[in-house]
Amino acid sequence: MSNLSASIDELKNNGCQWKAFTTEGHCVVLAPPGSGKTKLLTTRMAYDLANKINRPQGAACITLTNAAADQLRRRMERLGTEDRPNFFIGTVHSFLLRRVVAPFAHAVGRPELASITIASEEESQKLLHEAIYEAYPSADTWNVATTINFNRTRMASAEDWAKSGEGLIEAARHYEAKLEERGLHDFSGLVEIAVQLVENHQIVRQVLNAQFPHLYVDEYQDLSPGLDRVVKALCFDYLTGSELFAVGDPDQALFGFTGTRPELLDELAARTDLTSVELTRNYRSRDEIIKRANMMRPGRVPMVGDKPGGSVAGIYCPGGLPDQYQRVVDVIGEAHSGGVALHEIAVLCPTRDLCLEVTDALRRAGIPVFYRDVKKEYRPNSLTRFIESAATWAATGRETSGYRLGDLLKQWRHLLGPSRTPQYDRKLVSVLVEWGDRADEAATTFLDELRQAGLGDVLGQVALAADAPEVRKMEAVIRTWSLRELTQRALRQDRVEVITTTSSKGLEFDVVLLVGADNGRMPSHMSNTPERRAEDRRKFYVSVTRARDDLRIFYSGFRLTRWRRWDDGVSPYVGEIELL
Ligand SMILES: Nc1ncnc2c1ncn2[C@@H]1O[C@H](COP(=O)(O)OP(=O)(O)OP(=O)(O)O)[C@@H](O)[C@H]1O
Repeated sequence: MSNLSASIDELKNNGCQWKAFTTEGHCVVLAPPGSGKTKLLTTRMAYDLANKINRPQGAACITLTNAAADQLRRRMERLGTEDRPNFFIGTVHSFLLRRVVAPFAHAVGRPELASITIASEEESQKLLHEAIYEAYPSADTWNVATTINFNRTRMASAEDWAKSGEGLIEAARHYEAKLEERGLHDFSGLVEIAVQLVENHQIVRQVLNAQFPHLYVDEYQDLSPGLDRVVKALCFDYLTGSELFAVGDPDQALFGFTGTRPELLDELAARTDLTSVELTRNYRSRDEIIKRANMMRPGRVPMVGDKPGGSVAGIYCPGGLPDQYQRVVDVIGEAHSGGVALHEIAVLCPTRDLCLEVTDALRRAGIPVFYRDVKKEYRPNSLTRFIESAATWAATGRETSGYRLGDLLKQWRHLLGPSRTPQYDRKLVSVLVEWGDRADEAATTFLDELRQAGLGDVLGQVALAADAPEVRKMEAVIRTWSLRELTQRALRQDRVEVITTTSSKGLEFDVVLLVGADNGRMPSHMSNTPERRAEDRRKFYVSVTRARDDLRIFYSGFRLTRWRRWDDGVSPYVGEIELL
């Protein structure tokens, strides 16, 4: 039996999943953690591509982060989906750049958009802070920058901007002028252009509908209002209209503070021209964990589990954070000697600072640990992940790496886009095979050889303009590493993972240790609006639902800052799940 048939059979055993799988027309699935929304989305897409969508037509599947896109791609590969020119899986921003803005620039009389350059995050933040300083020298730049970013992501109306004050509007104008002077756009600017193109030009919608008669959207709750408008323009045009299959969970929305509107998903589900399905079975966690998670979802249909047992405990650490870290070390030791693999244990922290501290404490205790500090390191994206996967395959081969050569070649062709030829495949394979005996040589030499094999052409593509700067960062980070070291980092085997609560979304581990569950950290003392506190509460909920078997929550009831001790008690969410 093929993987696709086996996956379809599993969906048949779950009435709600089956309803969503067999729905004709638009469908939106509200799905709590671990309820199989990714499985449903990928199985449905693989089935549609194999049975309903005839070439040259295809499908587009969009999600928010590179990590999620990567996971979707891998799952599609496992389901045996063949690549085809009109089949897109990737982030929303890359979809807009590669499939909406660049190809239609000439057709809509805006040739300057054919090769737009996206500013790196560092570059756009630097320009924004300069603009604020020029327009608003006495302001608290952090708050002003946050508000400008928020308004731009939200595509705020003139009245909303007016509420923020003249100085802030001036700073935003300066910022946009700076981008323009340098021929750059940021992501909000890209979304705004895409909204104009799809809303104002029927030809754009018609061509996109012809190429992608089916649109699959993952993590709908985190779409910004502009992205929501793009999706609606493509799917709910009465003349054309791609069929929408969207999944998401309003309770896992974590980016409202950036200007997204989690309620857009509930609004979408309430439309009468689509079928809305709510999933309730959680396949990930044991019953005890599901019971606690349900306590944070009043008013929703409770999740039900299919695995008894599990354990949830609050651990009081009167000595503050150092005490919490020590207890974390002890618990990891117990779990590991009880048979849990280190990479099945995760330590979740509310901030980067706590991640750094706990990483340090674990290292001092001799526990192998993986923490990706995105401030100092490169970010995972389609290019850096491909390089890591290629390095891993080359150095360790199929068995250990977990990658198949065929999957790497698919990723390679996807990156090369229209310029792919069999010659590029041959060059990649020869680099990979040759490096089987060179794992102790410099990782940067491997990267150079990949460049010569075709990666250089990939990096020059407009469509990957936003991802390419991370490769330069990667090169700087791995300068002193051997290929083997890069591989060990990419494999993450036999290491405890330390991760922020925000980045833990979409991941799952046997044992989850949540540190810093103190008031002022969860919610953060910086969260000064009800919306921000609601978001912090959702981060706690997301963290709880990452655990399969065992969840431990560490708290002290106070916080120490450089200046004083804050006796603000334990996080209210610990009480909400009845651990206090
Ligand atoms: N009908 C089913 N039968 C058996 N296993 C299933 C079924 N549906 C989902 N699963 C399994 O449940 C686990 C969670 O599924 P999946 O990753 O798709 O959940 P999710 O809803 O995307 O989770 P999250 O939102 O927390 O990331 C996976 O191991 C998946 O294979």
